[in-house]
Amino acid sequence: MERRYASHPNEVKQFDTERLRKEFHIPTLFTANKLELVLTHEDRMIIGGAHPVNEAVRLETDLKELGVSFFLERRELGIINIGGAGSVTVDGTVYELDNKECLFVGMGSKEVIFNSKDAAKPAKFYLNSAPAHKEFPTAKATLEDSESAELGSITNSNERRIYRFIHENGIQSSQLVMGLTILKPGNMWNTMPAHVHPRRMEAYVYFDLPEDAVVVHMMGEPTETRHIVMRNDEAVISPSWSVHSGVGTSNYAFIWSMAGDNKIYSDMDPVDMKELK
Ligand SMILES: O=C[C@H](O)[C@@H](O)CC(=O)C(=O)O
Ligand SMILES: [Zn+2]
Repeated sequence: MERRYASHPNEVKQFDTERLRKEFHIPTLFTANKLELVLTHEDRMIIGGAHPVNEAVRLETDLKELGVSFFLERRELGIINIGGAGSVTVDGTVYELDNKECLFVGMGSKEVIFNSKDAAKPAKFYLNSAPAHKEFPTAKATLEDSESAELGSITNSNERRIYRFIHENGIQSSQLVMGLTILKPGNMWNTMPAHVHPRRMEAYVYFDLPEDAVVVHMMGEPTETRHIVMRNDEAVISPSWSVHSGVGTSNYAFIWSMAGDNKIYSDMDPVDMKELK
């Protein structure tokens, strides 16, 4: 598991492109038959991917990094499949997970195994794990079961549908909040007007992008924005003090996930558009 440290805005505004990417950009989530994990010290979120192709992949890591005897002893896990159909087996119970379906795995679960249904169309399980203090039941949600809403408008090039899976009024967790947003064709902007939420960090993974498309992701304090160029299936860490917004060269989808002091999805401090620099 790769370790990333937490950051201070006064330091980050000095970073060049290479350093910004080294600290915040996660280029590799899906490697055949492997588990990829990045532990950020921003709220101790783990961001990763399991990509079983012709072999099962297990949720395991160097436990010294977590100081426990099994991965989810003091943690919970959110999973969204962004590839072909697959399954997640939690302590012997099999949960089928199709594209854009979500599984929350509660604290205390001992064995988590990822499988694909068809090696020609392998699953891509995007993973977010946050520390937990209380056990909540493992639960699955589909796009249809989730709380969803239309956001944006065609005149702002940001018509999109948001699906909230794990949050205050959805699947219950200790602190993990997770869902996804799908932009309609011809719409390129997400999360503008931008916001911050000093009460929790956030991670985005951009997916369903054509191979030659990019998303120009914006981060930084509202008056010190920087950009990170993102390609398909790449993630980015947003510290609590940073905006997180982007514009693509085509439409796309993205998963957002947060960990911190509350699970209230709408707890955001909007940035005054006149202040953005
Ligand atoms: O704090 C919440 C997050 O930044 C995202 O949910 C924003 C988002 O999905 C969107 O604008 O489409
Ligand atoms: Zn946010």
